[in-house]
Amino acid sequence: MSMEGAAWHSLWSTAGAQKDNGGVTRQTVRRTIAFAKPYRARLVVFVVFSVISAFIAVATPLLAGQIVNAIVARTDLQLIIFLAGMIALVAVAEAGVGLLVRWISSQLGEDVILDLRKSVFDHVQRMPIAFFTRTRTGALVSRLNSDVIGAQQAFSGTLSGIVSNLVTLVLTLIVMLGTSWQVTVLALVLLPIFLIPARRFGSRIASMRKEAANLNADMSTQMTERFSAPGATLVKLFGRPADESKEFFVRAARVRDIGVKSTMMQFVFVTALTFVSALALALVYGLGGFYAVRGDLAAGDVVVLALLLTRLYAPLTALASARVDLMSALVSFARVFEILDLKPLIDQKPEAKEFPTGPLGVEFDNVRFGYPAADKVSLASLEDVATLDARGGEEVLHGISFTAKPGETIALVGSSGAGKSTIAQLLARLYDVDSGAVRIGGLDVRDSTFDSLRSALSMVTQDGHLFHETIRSNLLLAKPEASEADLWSALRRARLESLIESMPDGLDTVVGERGYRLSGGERQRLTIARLLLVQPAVVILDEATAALDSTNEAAVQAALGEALRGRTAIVIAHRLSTIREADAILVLEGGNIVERGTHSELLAAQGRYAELYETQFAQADQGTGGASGSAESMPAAAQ
Ligand SMILES: Nc1ncnc2c1ncn2[C@@H]1O[C@H](COP(=O)(O)OP(=O)(O)OP(=O)(O)O)[C@@H](O)[C@H]1O
Repeated sequence: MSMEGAAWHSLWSTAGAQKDNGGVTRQTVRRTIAFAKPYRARLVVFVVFSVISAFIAVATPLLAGQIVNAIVARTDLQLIIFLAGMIALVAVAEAGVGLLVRWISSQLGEDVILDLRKSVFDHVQRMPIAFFTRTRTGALVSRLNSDVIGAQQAFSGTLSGIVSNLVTLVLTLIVMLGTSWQVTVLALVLLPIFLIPARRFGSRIASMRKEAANLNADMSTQMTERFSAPGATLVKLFGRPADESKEFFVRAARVRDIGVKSTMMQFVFVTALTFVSALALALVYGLGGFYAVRGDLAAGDVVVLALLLTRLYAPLTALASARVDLMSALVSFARVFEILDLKPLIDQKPEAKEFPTGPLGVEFDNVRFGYPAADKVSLASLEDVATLDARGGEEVLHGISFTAKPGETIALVGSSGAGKSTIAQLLARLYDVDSGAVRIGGLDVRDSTFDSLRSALSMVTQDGHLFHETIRSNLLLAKPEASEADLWSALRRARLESLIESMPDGLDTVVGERGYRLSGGERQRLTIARLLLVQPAVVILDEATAALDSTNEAAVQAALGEALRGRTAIVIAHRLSTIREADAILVLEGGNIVERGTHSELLAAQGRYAELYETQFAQADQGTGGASGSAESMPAAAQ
């Protein structure tokens, strides 16, 4: 197998399923080169200084040879002092140029990393929600970290190494051959003894590093999933911590083994290099000495050859593994490109428009929709599977049509899986419809700008996700320009003012991941405050199914009253009070609207709604005499 073949083999054996979608192709190489284009000028400066550095490197042995010749001839003391001074000067120049080359190459590498990070981050942000529901967070984070760093290596490490080593090697060989081709050729005879295992070692080490990188990615996935508050709760309630530990330990232990093995291999490699170059040195001194005694070679030339030889093996070794290094870097590039190539399914059209101002109605016009299959939205390597599932895409909404006039409230009820949340997600354009249209204020959401959609529509979800940041920054997310007075006004209307005031840090209190330090009701009120800051014309509300204590319940109801007032609302309803007050109730079953009307109309119709009411709700209603009490609830997700 050729060296390139060996490198590929070792990479593929660990990269596994990468072959289909993350493989290094000619296209990857071309794109990587295109990626380097903005840095062309700096690359040229870098190559120029690398060449200068290589020239300086051969100057010292040559000057040392001259000194030895002068000493042997016992002639000119001044010349010896001059040459020694030159050697000192060359040393200064070598250090200076060396620093400069390092500086240029590290700047180049860091700039590449910055560019790549920014483009990957921006691109991932544009991905549709379907992508995030499928991707393993840890795998994605590791792609942003380790692969981007791997790609950087291509520039700062591998590329600079190849250029300067190649120049040094060629120059050193030219000077050596010019000094004595016989001694040089003989010294090089030993080379294969060293280079053959060097190639093997290089690719083996690269493949072990790759395996370690994959294991590290797995560990970070496991940690991000298990160490989040909900993940940790799940492990405590249902999981087996011992099994989790074992799984983690097996991977960590393998990383340790790889660490020890690759360090040892590197050490053996360096020892072998030192040994072979020591043998070659013996040859140079022996054969060079022989020629010198015979008068065919000056004593100084023997010194030149010996000194140059010590500078020959290091670049040779580096070049022996350069291809493997380059391949690893290209694999990293390929993995980064793989993410950049994912098309954001939901994008803003160039001619996108803004929604009209003022109250807005909502219209679903014969909407059909199926969730996209995995292979449309994700990458196998990010889901931890070999190939993506092409199945799916079955229709879950079969021609949904309804209208909510500006200011109206529409309640969605129906069995679990009937399609209520799907309707909410289509309205928020988290997915695009397959056919038909979703319109807000008469404008198709697909023709609107993202900014305008964000200010026209807000969603209050059941779990009210909050970032692990201060209450203030969680609120400002909705309206960055909001004043202090705006924030407090929203909090007052969301019935949170006194709670936040009583906290020692007030608005600067940090709420834990998913807002875990707040109660369910408080969390939901904070998301309502967020909504009140945006003042959207349209509200989507997923009512909490969980029963809250009466104080919390009353506060949430009051906050919701504020949130819905004067706005068009689509509510996935669980409370009878909401359902009663809705302008229309849509009863969904299996992706169809099977009934529509008001509470009394639907009860009179004695259909599916009446059935849901009887089985799920009548008892609760009896308790309150049918009044719209705040604690009564009707599970919209009736089984
Ligand atoms: N991300 C998804 N990918 C694929 N299918 C999905 C996805 N989310 C929901 N579905 C499917 O779409 C159908 C409608 O689900 P939806 O969540 O809209 O129901 P729902 O009425 O809101 O139910 P619930 O009251 O239980 O939340 C179900 O068959 C469900 O399995």
